[in-house]
Amino acid sequence: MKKNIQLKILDPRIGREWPLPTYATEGAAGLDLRAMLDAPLRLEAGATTLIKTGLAIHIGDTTLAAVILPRSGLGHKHGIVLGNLVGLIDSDYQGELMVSCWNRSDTAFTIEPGERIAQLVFVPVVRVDFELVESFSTSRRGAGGFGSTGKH
Ligand SMILES: O=c1ccn([C@H]2C[C@H](O)[C@@H](COP(=O)(O)OP(=O)(O)OP(=O)(O)O)O2)c(=O)[nH]1
Ligand SMILES: [Mg+2]
Repeated sequence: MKKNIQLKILDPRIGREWPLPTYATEGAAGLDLRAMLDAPLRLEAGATTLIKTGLAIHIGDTTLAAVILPRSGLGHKHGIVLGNLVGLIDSDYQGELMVSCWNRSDTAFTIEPGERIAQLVFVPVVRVDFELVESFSTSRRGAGGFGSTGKH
């Protein structure tokens, strides 16, 4: 299933020096987001910085959201993950997509202008109404959690 999403280019280098986000393969779920930096940025060990993507989207459909996720290679090999672990893009957000980059490694890492730093995945959303009750009809699990089903 494909859906049209409104997109604004905020940094003119996108579409000129770097392409619009696209799915890299037929089955890709994520669209890579690029660091719209003016110069290479050295991210010290343990440091976090907010990076512009040069893009804004307006999802405009309450049954959809987008999440920003780390790229596996950067995260695993270089410790470049997200300062908020996962970024959630609300369907009514119209500002620039921002990526909180966290260098969780013990070595500095330099992010280059245009580098693909994270990925954007659109996800379905169910919004709910709460129905206030005094008690639940008992389930097999009940209130047991946090390992209550044992280890094996
Ligand atoms: O990695 C992210 C996370 C969020 N956002 C934008 C889109 C999102 O819709 C908005 C608000 O995010 P969130 O609700 O997670 O942050 P908050 O701290 O609760 O801020 P707010 O009070 O604006 O909701 O910020 C980004 O651009 N990148
Ligand atoms: Mg919020």
